Amino acid sequence: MTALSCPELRLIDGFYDAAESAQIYQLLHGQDWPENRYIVAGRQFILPRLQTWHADPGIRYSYSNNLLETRSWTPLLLKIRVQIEAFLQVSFNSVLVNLYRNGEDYVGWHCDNEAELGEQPLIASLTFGATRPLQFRHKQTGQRGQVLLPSGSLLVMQPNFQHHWLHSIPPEPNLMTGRINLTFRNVVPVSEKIDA
Ligand SMILES: O=C(O)CCC(=O)C(=O)O
Ligand SMILES: [Fe+2]
Repeated sequence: MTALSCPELRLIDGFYDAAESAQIYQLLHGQDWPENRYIVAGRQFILPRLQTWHADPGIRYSYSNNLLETRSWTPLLLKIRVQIEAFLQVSFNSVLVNLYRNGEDYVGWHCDNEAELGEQPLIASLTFGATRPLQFRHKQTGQRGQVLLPSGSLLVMQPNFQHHWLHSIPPEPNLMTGRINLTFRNVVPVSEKIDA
C-alpha cells in the first residue's frame, strides 16, 4: 500500500532541494539537545530519540510540558515555519523537533490527537537526513501501509489522519545515519472545564 491509499496524507517530495536539506540538517543537528531521560511522577522514561519543542509565548502543550521545556523560535525554525505557512495557507504556533540519531531511534504507534490540537489538527511534517518510512495503521480496520519520507519532503497529515489512523517510525537497526523531523502544529488553548 502506498500513501495514495491513505487519502489523509499528502506528500510533497523535494519541498527543499538536496543542498538546502543537507544544510538545514546540519544546522538543526548542531542545536543544543536535551537529555532524553525524564522523571515523571517518580518514574523514569527514556525517549528513543531526542526532542525539542518551540512555541509562541503562552502556548502550552501537555505532552511536551510534561517532558520538555518550551523554547523560543530560532531564526531557522521561524524561516521554515513562514515558508510552510505560505505554501499551505495555514498558521502554526509550535514545532516539535525530533532527532533520530540512527536507526535504533524510533517513535512507537500513536496519533497526535491531544485536545490542545483542536478537533481538526492539520500537522505539517518535514524530513531532513536519512529516509525513513512512516507506517500507518487504521484504528478500526487494522489496514496498514507506509510512506517513505525522503530528505526535503513535506508530509501533510490532514486532520482526519489523526482521527482514523495511528502512525509510527519503526526502528531500523542497520541504519547508521540520522534523521531530523519537524512537525508544525497549531496548539489552541483549551478552556478550563467549569464544574456545574
Ligand atoms: O518523525 C516523524 O516523521 C513522525 C514524528 C511524529 O509522529 C511525532 O512527532 O508525533
Ligand atoms: Fe506523530
